[in-house]
Amino acid sequence: MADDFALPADPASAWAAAPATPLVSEQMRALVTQIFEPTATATHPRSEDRHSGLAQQAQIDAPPPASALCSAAHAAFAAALGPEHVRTDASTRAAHANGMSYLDLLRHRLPAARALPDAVLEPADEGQIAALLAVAAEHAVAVVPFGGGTSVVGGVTPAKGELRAVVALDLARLDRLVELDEVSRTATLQAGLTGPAADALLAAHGFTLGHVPQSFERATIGGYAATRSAGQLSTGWGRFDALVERLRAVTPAGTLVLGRAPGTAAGPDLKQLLLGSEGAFGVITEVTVRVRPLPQARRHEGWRVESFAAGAALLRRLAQDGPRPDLARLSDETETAMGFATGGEQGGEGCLLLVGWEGGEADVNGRALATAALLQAAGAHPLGEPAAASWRSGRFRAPRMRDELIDLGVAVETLETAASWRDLERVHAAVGEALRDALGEQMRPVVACHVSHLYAAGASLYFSVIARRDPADPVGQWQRAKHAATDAMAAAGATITHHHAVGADHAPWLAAEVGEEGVALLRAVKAQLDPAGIMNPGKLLA
Ligand SMILES: Cc1cc2nc3c(=O)[nH]c(=O)nc-3n(C[C@H](O)[C@H](O)[C@H](O)COP(=O)(O)OP(=O)(O)OC[C@H]3O[C@@H](n4cnc5c(N)ncnc54)[C@H](O)[C@@H]3O)c2cc1C
Repeated sequence: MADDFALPADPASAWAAAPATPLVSEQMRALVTQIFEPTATATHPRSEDRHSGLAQQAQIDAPPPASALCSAAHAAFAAALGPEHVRTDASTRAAHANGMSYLDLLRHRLPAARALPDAVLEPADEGQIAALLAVAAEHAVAVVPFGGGTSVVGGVTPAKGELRAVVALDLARLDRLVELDEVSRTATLQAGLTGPAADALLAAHGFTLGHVPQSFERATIGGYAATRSAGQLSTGWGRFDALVERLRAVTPAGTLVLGRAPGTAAGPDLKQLLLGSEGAFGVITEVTVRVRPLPQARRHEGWRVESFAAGAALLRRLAQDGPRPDLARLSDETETAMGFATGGEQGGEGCLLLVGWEGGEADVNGRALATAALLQAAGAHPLGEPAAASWRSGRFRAPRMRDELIDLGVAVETLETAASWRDLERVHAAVGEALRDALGEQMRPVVACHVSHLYAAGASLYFSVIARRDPADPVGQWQRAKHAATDAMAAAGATITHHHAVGADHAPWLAAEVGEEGVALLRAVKAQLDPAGIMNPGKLLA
């Protein structure tokens, strides 16, 4: 069953191509206009770039600032990589200027607010990466590792801090399956492979990684590792960091090879220092991950439960006592009513619960039957496979829909956290309230939420926010809302991020998460691995 991890057949859902017809239906457009009565419209016409139909036009209208890379650094990079792999043309620089948060999408529409890297470097191997890091340190050039560029926390923003210039390090040429160990069921994948490319290489041998974040089509193996990504099957198959057995990273201080055996007592697990390091310590070049045989069977089902609290209690039971689902997703009352999970196809009362299993035939059937019995006994109402099918078919469309909604004049963004089962509902309420208060009633904010990753001790909460956009200060409007939401998470004892990572946007809250001593420890690691401070300044550590 390899097809699930291939690009969706619907070309409109692929970020690489403009949709032939708008993804936001006429009906939804009318609803958005009716609810939000937007006064702002697109600040600038859009055209395609490598991200998602963003405003390259902005770059065409306003000539980009000249590259600040000095000729000596340019020549040294060219000697290390070959001149054709040191790109300073405007469109390549523009395509590496931002990630994909709402503010990034807005900045694509506001030419003056957009910073470009001074060059884009395209290394092919570890030797070239080591060489270019040495050149960067010598010439005081900041280096931003760039995978798929899908960061939603400012992780790939080309900031140079105190340095003279900044380059994006595009890892797309590191695109090989280095080794598949079928006996141990591990695969060594290079960092620049995208999700679909990695899964296609594995599927040829009957295996899958099965890591499917919503950004699957573009995000890369290195990006997954550097951000501790979580995919849609993470409840059963494990988040990306939990799948990693070994990794290699080139840092300015040298190359690290971490992880020798599936279990060890040889001191603290240093792999964990690179997982989630967000390019601030070095460049992850290769990751050895656990893989699975392609699933023989897949079953995804929808259920309706009476409330978010009732659904959360059921998910807790499944997570703690089993049978554990591979996919679990519970929409709150607002998300259910708006039909967010199913692209507007399945609205309704109560809360939508999706559960799914993938693997061997007997295992899938056994867990599905046992779960159905448990849910039915608890009063849940079966909706069958169609509810889950409409979620599956629409799950990669959201990125492009955001562009279209922004054009309609609304603010639209997502944010996420995780908390213990005991605190989950309190955090759900506190973050929702913080967002609604910060945006203000006059902006008619709609805050919807779902649970999508289960642990024995708790679960993640993923919030979607839509509001009327403030035409006078759209950036400040969202920054205030995001600030309030992150403060609420920290105050409620939840994490500041479950899987989007820290980047630049969450860095001011890192001390609230790990304490001042924890931040000092990370700074010491950075000083050891990156003494000149060239690696992704301002990300992870403010
Ligand atoms: C629409 C949308 C949906 C998303 N859904 C999910 C989801 O379901 N689950 C999830 O976990 N995330 C999700 N994200 C967030 C994002 O896709 C993840 O953080 C992803 O792991 C980033 O991968 P990337 O290759 O795009 O990394 P990039 O965006 O290129 O980089 C992210 C960070 O990692 C660093 N980095 C990248 N590659 C390397 C490397 N080889 N070595 C060192 N540092 C590196 C960068 O410098 C940056 O700090 C979503 C994003 C969008 C836009």
